[in-house]
Amino acid sequence: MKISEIQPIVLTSKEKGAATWASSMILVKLVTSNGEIGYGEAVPTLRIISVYNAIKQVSKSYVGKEVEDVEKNYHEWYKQDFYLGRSFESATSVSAIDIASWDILGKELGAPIYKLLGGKVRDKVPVYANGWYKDCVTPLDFAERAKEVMGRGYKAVKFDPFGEYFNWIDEMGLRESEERVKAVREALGEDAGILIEHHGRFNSKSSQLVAKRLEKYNPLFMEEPVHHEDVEGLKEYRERTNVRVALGERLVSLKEAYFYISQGLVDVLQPDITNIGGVTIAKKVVDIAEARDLEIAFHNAFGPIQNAVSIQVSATVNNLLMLENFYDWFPQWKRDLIGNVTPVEEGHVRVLEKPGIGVEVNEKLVDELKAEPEALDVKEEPVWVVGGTWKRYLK
Ligand SMILES: O=C(O)[C@H](O)[C@@H](O)[C@H](O)[C@H](O)CO
Ligand SMILES: [Mg+2]
Repeated sequence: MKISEIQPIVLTSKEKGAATWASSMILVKLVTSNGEIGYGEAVPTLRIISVYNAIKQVSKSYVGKEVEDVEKNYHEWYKQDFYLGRSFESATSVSAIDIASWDILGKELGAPIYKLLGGKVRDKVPVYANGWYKDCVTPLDFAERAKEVMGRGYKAVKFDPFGEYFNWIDEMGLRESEERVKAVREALGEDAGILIEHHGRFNSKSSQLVAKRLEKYNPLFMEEPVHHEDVEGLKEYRERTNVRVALGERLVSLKEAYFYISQGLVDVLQPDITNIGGVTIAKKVVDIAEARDLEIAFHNAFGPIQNAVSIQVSATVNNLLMLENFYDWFPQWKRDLIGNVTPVEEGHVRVLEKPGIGVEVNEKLVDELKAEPEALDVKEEPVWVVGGTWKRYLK
């Protein structure tokens, strides 16, 4: 069936999420000539306006094409764009449209996406919690909140314990982050998964110091320990530390992912289906990672459509570690948007059996929350941290 229309829709509400970037969402609605509707989602962060506009541009390549030709359509845009491998905006646009295309493909065939990808290897996808530590500053704040999270049945938590340190870290910063991690480990016990998020904020020397201080708390992995583009720094980090490295949320193509996999720069790969190239490219990345015995933990930090498609794909991934999950810390409207059909139960999410990505979008709510794309304010606390954590507690 031919694609007749692609619409980017910005949703926002006064109710904020655990982080500024989580307070808006970019939905992509795809309509075919027989009136079938599919949904995708693109990455918001500080680029709402540019992503919104990029979707309009990428749509010019997709409208009029057969929606089922996901492979061909992706590669047509790859050929046309020239900058796709270097443009996050282009990558997230083509990814969102690809997800919406798979949603329609599933609906046409009456099958959830997992069935079109080789079937599921699990009925419930294990998830870890992120977004749970809003306003946590002291070690006690983190420990108490982490205990509440585990009380809900989660088996693993991710958090960024580095407060306002950026690029480099001094003794006080090392002590602060160590105390926070130590408090969480002591509160949760030895079996809990502790995932340390660095948000790519450090130079290599500083993140090596961090690794030496934190490895005794047995983190499951260290995420983005160095600045994203600092490949040399990452190599040095790999040579000089013994911790497991996770990364992948900023990868925008198959070949970029292949580089990190083939160079042995990562242990746990975190592709994001909303910017790696949709379902079409995510599946290839996962297969290459499996060949190198890497584990997969899809990055999943934005909205309920990303979450729904990530659950579908995760169901099929043999080498899955866990799926990231913000669901319990979404603003309520994000859960309402899909009728709250993907709750987390005992640290798992059930794989949905409905066709496509498995969820129905509440169109009435979409109309209510629809907004013009607007530039976000830039404040002292960067948008990529969980709100209220860009602080020190030692003076
Ligand atoms: O691993 C993660 O979930 C991410 O690093 C988030 O914490 C980011 O802040 C967000 O994706 C901003 O783009
Ligand atoms: Mg991250």
